[in-house]
Amino acid sequence: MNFVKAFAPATVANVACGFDIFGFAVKEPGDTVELRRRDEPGIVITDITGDEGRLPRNAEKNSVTGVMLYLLKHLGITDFGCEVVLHKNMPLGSGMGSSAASAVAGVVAINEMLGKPLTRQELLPFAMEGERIASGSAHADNVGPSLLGGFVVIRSYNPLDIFTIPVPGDLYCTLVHPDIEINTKDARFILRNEVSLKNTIAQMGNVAGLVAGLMQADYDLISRSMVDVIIEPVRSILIPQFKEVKQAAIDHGALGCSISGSGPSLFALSRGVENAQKAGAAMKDTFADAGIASSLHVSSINQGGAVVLTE
Ligand SMILES: Nc1ncnc2c1ncn2[C@@H]1O[C@H](COP(=O)(O)OP(=O)(O)OP(=O)(O)O)[C@@H](O)[C@H]1O
Ligand SMILES: N[C@@H](CCO)C(=O)O
Repeated sequence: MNFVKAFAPATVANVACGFDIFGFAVKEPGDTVELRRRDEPGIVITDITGDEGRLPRNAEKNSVTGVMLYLLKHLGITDFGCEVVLHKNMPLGSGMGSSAASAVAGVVAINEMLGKPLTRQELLPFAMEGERIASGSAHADNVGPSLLGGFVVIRSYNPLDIFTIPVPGDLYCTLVHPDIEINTKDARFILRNEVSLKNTIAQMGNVAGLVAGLMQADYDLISRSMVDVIIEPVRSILIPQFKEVKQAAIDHGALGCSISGSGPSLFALSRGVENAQKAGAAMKDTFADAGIASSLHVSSINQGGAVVLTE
């Protein structure tokens, strides 16, 4: 195969109470990667669109190609060569899983070009290495859902144990990205290493409640469980108007609202697309009232994850 194009979607990681263990993909936006075989060995980035020249062109430093190098090394392939074009369709440091979408698109595309030696599940550890390149931490709550689709739970990192749970068909996500940038590395650095027993108990109750609420389509339980007493109180100080925007979402029909990934994007979950759109408009207006521009995406949960666009 001489040409492959793959798309990997944006994701919402943490989903309020599930720091590093919950994530789901949305339908759009997402990154697209094109791979073209070349005769000489080596992976070369020939173009990146949509990044305003900010992303590394060095294959080892970019998550889209870093994962390809890991995969080739794992498979013991030394004579493979391709040119890579990356189309970035989401902002960097957004909390929408930007680096993860590139990593997943990259690993899916090269696996396809090589004749699919690995399954989707087997590609996960390689996609996680892309997160290490981007933020120094190989978390799976963005790459997992971007690769596999659905609502992903990471039960354990060592050994890696990941599965998906069903969610109600009428569940919609509102994703609002204010025009500021927060690096995951910085947003992880400010977290405390110690957590009180009281907060651990509260968080465990909400984790259990959210899983049960999603699996039983119990919207009241989903709503009551979208509470993060550990991470959100620390990170929300990095996001101007956080409290006001969250309140606007809840006042306009959302079940709950929190930080998407490490921020600055906020996400809300709602029952039905109309509620999701109403919450989104209110969130956007609240940012605008404070002079902050933002972009808005409303989507159902993406059940399929990354796709190969051309054989
Ligand atoms: N292909 C890529 N796409 C995006 N960021 C990349 C890529 N390759 C390397 N990076 C680096 O990753 C960093 C951004 O990653 P970061 O995890 O902070 O943002 P994000 O993926 O949008 O956030 P989050 O994981 O919270 O959703 C930047 O320093 C950037 O240079
Ligand atoms: N779980 C990670 C996701 C980053 O998008 C974090 O919150 O740092």
